[in-house]
Amino acid sequence: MGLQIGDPNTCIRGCCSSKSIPLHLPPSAFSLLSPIARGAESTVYEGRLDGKRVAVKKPILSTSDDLDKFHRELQILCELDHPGIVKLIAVNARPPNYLFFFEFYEFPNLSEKVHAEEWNPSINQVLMITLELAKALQYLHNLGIVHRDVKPANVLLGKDLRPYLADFGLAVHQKHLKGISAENWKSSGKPTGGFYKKSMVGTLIYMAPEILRKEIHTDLSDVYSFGILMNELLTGVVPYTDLRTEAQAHTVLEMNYTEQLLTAAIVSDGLRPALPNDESGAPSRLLSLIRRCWDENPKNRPSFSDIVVDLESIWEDRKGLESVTPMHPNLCGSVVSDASENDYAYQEDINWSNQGEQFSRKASNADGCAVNVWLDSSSDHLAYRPILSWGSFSTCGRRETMEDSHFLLPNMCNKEDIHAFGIFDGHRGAAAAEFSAQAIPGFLQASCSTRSPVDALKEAFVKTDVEFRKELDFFRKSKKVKQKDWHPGCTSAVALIVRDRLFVANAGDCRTILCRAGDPVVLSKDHVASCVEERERVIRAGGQVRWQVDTWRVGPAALQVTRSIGDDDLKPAVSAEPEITETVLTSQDDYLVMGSDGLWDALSNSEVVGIIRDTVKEAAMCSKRLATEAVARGSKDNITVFCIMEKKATLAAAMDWRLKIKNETGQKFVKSVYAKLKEQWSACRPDA
Ligand SMILES: Nc1ncnc2c1ncn2[C@@H]1O[C@H](COP(=O)(O)OP(=O)(O)OP(=O)(O)O)[C@@H](O)[C@H]1O
Ligand SMILES: [Mn+2]
Ligand SMILES: [Mn+2]
Repeated sequence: MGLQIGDPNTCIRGCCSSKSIPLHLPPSAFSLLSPIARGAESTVYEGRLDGKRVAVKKPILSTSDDLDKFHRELQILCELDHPGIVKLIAVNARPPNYLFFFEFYEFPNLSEKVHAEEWNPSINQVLMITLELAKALQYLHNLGIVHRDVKPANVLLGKDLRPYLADFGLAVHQKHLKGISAENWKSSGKPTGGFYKKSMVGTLIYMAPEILRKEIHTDLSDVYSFGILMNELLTGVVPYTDLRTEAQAHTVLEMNYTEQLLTAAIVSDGLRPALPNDESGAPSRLLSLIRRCWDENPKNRPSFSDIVVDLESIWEDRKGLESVTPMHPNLCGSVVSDASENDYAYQEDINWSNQGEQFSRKASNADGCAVNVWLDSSSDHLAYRPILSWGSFSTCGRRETMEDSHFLLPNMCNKEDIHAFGIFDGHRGAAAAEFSAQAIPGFLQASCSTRSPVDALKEAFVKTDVEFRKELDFFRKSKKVKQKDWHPGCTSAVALIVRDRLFVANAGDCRTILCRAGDPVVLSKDHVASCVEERERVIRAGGQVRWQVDTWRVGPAALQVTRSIGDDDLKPAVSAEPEITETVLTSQDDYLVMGSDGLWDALSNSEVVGIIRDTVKEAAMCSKRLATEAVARGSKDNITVFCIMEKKATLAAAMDWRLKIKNETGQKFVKSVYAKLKEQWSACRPDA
């Protein structure tokens, strides 16, 4: 049949065109079969096109930035024609299905080949693969294009083990990079690939020091990544680990502070992966080439033209030499299994939620709630009584694991005017967050008859911290936790509402804001080492604070937060004691937003208020909208959001929407939300 090239053969915007590659296809021309790989930015399927087996890359297009990116990737792919670069066969560059069709490459990608199949290439095979790749990159650079994501996972293999450079999702013309400054670096597409999929492993380890310092990516930054790749192929070792398989590297690097330390070491201390040892038989000229490629100073790195010349001459030297020497004699057998047994026991089988619950049960006395000093003390029955609805949303976001936890405790102790809400953002594992989300509400309920709200909150944080660390220690001694230097922690924010009084207790970098008369009022301080007061407090308490890479960090663990539950290697400097604000609520107050730092990384206080202004004021919907928006704006963390809304505010807004929205579907939608809101209100206070 053959594929028809349309006239005009352009994308829907008209910015991409090609003489040889059809840019739109009739739906009958192709079909998608099963997915082969799910990346951060796309899903790759096996498919059929015009009767031929193909790989179909379907980019995730959720924002208009993503669409721009699609067109940029397409423009570049249309320009390329080289035997060392994956072959684009056709494209569907029109809505609703934006699809790239590539030649299908049977073999696993180079990363899987080395780490999953544990393939030991011979020196000659290493030379062949790196030479072909270098030629492809030389071609690319001659066109003025930088790839920006050179790594083994982006190298596909043909039947004869020929390498094909793939994934132009981050490639750009160098001339366009000139305008990118550190400010918009974030949105200009930092290497994402493995970033999310395999945490930082896929990419951080290939990033040149200048990129880690957030400077502009040049062709010489590709050379750096290529140097790391060459060494990885030679040693069979995932960079910066002494291990062979990627799954293990993932564990080594998955904890935030290790990433930070690694970044610091690469940037400031010139740390690089270990070169192969003497027994490997790697030619010394090859090792010296690798060293030059990953030189700290980009100016000392060779260009790909130099690299091609070098590799060809090393290849010439070796002509006639046998190529059967196994590459990693020292990495077989017991070394591997020992390491994997000893080092990977982070996620122990302990159920930390259960542990927290047990603790909270121990703390509570059965009739504790009968008398309630909190309500009695505010005996002013004329006081303002807000009527609240609440909703939450929490997402793993672009991370692989979820370390946030939370609790919602409305009508606490069966009192309709007392509500408590808490967010816990775990780091170095989820254990502390899971424990605290159970322990703290239990503790609060147990203390409402005996302590003031402020004392109860303070004690809840401090006691939960002590108890958590005790448990961890206990498990460590009983050998249930094998990892001696595992120090999980979490930041936490708890809002306690007692009639018209709002108490916000905060330790760490979760944040709570109140929308008062349309403007955000911040009710908590971010406890991070970049805050001078906190830094000084940590130092006074005997902790160490150092500037590392891009910000101030505490202790050898390089923690950015200065208060937390857990983190027992940093106690007492990283304290669990919360700062507590007390606010008297008035009819001016519309809603409260609480969020883990994943929300606030991407949205400012006033942006949050702005987004809620444009959202139907249903608490769960607003929470979801905020989290989704934060992900779309590049937050790469777990995100938990609570919205706690006052009836009048939501009512007024819903009315407003009903008046504004004229079309039928819109009316229907707002009506259903209105009904839902009414139901919530009557559930939370039948008399109101
Ligand atoms: N033409 C192809 N033939 C066979 N497999 C392919 C092909 N293209 C891609 N793949 C598989 O899909 C994976 C992801 O492809 P690619 O890197 O292009 O997508 P991505 O979404 O940009 O991924 P990443 O998360 O690494 O950025 C590859 O590592 C490879 O395993
Ligand atoms: Mn990729
Ligand atoms: Mn990619």
